[in-house]
Amino acid sequence: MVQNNPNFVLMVEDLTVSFDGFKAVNDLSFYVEPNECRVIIGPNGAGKTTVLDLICGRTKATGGSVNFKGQELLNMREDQIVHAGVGRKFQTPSVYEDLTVFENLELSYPKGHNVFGALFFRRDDTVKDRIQEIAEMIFLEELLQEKAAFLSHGQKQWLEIGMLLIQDPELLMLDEPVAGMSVAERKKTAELLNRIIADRSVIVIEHDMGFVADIATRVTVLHQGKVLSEGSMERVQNDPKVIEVYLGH
Ligand SMILES: Nc1ncnc2c1ncn2[C@@H]1O[C@H](COP(=O)(O)OP(=O)(O)OP(=O)(O)O)[C@@H](O)[C@H]1O
Repeated sequence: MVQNNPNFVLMVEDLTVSFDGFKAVNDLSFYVEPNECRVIIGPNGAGKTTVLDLICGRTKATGGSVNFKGQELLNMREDQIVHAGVGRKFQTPSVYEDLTVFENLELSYPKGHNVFGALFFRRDDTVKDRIQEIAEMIFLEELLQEKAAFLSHGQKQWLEIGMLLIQDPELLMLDEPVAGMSVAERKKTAELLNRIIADRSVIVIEHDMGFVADIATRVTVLHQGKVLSEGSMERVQNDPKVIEVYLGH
């Protein structure tokens, strides 16, 4: 089914990847709207991480299309996809432990993509203001001068989200952002995600159903590389096909 709604930020159509004949993602289609938080759920091995790898160019697709604001991402390199406005956070935080929160954010601030942009980059007020704004959003405004090494696991995850946000992506993809977080940190992360979709779309892979209920605009259930069910949390939770896959194993 091909949909021609120009309002979609992301249109994934017939996406397929085959590893030695095994189709980890198999003719997958889904569509993401602006200001949407799409949560992808599904049993282990369903193909969730592979879908994000395909969208961000880390894994090359065997077939299909990933259209982001009119651009075909499958023909682009990973760095070009980032430049186009797609941010990706992996499961384990990768912040610079020896640098402060401020420095980590500063390092991620876009400096222009030519050599002059990098040469003439200065820590001016615009950058400082933006870092302050992001730090407030990710609950780290009191910790700007703290070395990242001293942050809790949850705070490191927020910092990494901040490092992506400072680049102002139109699509942000997060792989299990609350894994290993305390209940209080999960609540705050849900608050953060609900705030950031005011300006962009987010795709989240998640296993914690309580958290999914707190954040999802819509849920896509993957099974064996295909969409098993899609819709509101309530709808997919009550879908007999979903119940069968989750309880039948
Ligand atoms: N590079 C690869 N080479 C071969 N097989 C792969 C590769 N990447 C993923 N797979 C296989 O593709 C399938 C889907 O993997 P994927 O990691 O996307 O699942 P997932 O839904 O994210 O699972 P989990 O919830 O366990 O993280 C698995 O069977 C996995 O072993």
